[in-house]
Amino acid sequence: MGLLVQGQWRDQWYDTESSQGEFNREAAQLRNWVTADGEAGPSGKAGFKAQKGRYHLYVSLACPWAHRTLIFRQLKGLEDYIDVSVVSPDMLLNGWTFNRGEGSSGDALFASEFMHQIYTRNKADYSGRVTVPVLWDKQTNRIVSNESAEIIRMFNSAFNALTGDEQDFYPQELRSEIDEINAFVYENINNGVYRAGFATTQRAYEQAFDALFQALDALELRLSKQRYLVGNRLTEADWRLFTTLIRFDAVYFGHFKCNLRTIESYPNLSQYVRELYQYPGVADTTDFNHIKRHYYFSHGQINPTRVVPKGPRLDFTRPHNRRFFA
Ligand SMILES: N[C@@H](CCC(=O)N[C@@H](CS)C(=O)NCC(=O)O)C(=O)O
Repeated sequence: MGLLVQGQWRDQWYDTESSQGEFNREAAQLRNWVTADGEAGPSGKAGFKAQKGRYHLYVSLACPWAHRTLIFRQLKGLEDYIDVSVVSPDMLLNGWTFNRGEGSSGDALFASEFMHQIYTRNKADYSGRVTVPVLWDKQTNRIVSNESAEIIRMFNSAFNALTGDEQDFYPQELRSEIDEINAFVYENINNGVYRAGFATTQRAYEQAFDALFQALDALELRLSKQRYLVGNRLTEADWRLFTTLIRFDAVYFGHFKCNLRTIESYPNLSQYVRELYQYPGVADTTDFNHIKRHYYFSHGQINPTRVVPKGPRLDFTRPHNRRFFA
C-alpha cells in the first residue's frame, strides 16, 4: 500500500500517528461528471458526454466502493457501454496491480503494470492515494472521476437516452431522505468497519466498534418495519449498504475485529442482504475469492502471516422472505 507524491510512488501505510490512532479516509480528488449532454455536472469540468464505448472502469472486485459501480453498471444495462479492467486482489508494495498471475484481468487499455500508472497518465505529478474505482475517458485520455458515490449517480442517469433504461435509484422526491441515510451509513458502517479495522489505538477502535453496532441495530429495527432503507422503494442507499454487508461476515467480523455480532445473526439484515444478493445480475458482481484474498493477504500490518481463513460457510442463495412487505 502506498501513495503518489508528485508523481513518484511511495510505499507507505496509512498515517494514524497524527490522529490519535484514528483512520481518516482521504477525500477523492478527481470529481468530473459524465452527463447526457456533456455539460458540467455538480463538480469539475464539462466535456464528458455519455457515449457508447468511450469510458472505461477500473475496479477491484474486493473493494466495496468499486463494487457499487459494478452493481450500477449491471443494474442499468451498461455492460456493452462501459468496459472494465479488474486489478489483482493482492495490494502490496506497489499498490493495486494488473498482475494476471495474481487474479487481475490486466489493463485492457494500456497494459500497465500498476494502477498508479493510470493516475500519472492522467496527471504526471499527481499527489495522493491511488484508489479504485476509477472512471477513465478514452477520448480525452483523462480520469473522469475516482469517487464511487458520484460514478453511481452518473450511471444511474447519464446514459438513459442511449440505453433506454429509465430505472431511477435516486429519485428526485426521495433525494433528501436518501442523502440523510447515506451519510449515516457511510460514517458508521461503510467507513465504520475501516475505522475499526485500521484503528491503531484501543480507544479509536472501540469508538468505531460501538458506533458500528449501534448503527446496525438501528437499521435492523428499520428493516423490521419496511422492505428497504427508504420505505418500500429500492434506492441507491440500499446498494451502498449492501456492499459492506455482503463482506461483513467473511471479512470485517474477523479481519477488522467487528465481532460483536454477525450479519447472519440479525433476522432482518440477513434476509435483506440475501434479497439484494439475489437481485438479477448482482451475484455476478460479487467475488468472495477476491474479497477474502484482498483483505487478509494485503494488510500485513493486521495479518502478518497473510494466511486467508477457509470459512465461514455462507449461503446467500437461501430464501429471503422480504416479499412479505410488498
Ligand atoms: N472515496 C473513494 C474511496 C475508494 C477507496 O478508498 N478504495 C480503496 C479500496 S477498497 C483503495 O483503493 N485504497 C487504496 C489506498 O487507500 O491506498 C470512493 O468511494 O470511490
